[in-house]
Amino acid sequence: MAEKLHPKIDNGLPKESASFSGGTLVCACTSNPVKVKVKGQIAHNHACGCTKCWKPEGAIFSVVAVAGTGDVTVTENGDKLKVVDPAALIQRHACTSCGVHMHGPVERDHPFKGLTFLHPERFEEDGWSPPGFAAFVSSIIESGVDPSRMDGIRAQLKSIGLEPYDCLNPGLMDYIATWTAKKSGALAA
Ligand SMILES: N[C@@H](CCC(=O)N[C@@H](CS)C(=O)NCC(=O)O)C(=O)O
Ligand SMILES: [Zn+2]
Ligand SMILES: [Zn+2]
Repeated sequence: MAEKLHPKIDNGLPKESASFSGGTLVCACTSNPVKVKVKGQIAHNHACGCTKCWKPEGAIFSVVAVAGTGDVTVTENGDKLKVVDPAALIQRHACTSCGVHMHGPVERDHPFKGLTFLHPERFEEDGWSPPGFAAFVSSIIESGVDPSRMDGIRAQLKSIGLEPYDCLNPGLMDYIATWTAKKSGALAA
């Protein structure tokens, strides 16, 4: 039986539109929803299996992407937002009424500094770039998935076209290692 991974990937991946130029993320509140404007197309969209990323009800994975922090603005009801874990690298701002994570800037000295993590399924608009891989797949066990389901889940991800990784994909791991090597002097800055 197929596993319910996430509603945006279980029935075919969403289609990217070349004319998507950004949009508005909206939380799940029926009154006074939090709104966040994002300029331009998102990058590095992926399914994340970690326990910290927000997931819709019943989903095993989160769908999460990044935008430049300068392109992300809270436009409505920002007073409802609270940082989930101030000690975390990603400052996940969640709606205190409905629980949806609305934006997660990285401000610390880190390769991802200047990027904001967001959940594109909360866009009012279609056309955002679809997930391209699955990250932190083994971490779903930490949410209670029985290890015996892992082979099937990895096979299901592959059949959707999402290569399963247990940390990030090679492109992002190389990006992180390059930043670290430049900092240590192993590579010229
Ligand atoms: N196994 C851990 C992994 C958590 C983790 O490292 N998450 C990644 C992917 S979102 C990360 O970059 N976290 C940074 C943060 O949470 O601020 C869990 O599932 O809780
Ligand atoms: Zn809300
Ligand atoms: Zn995550």
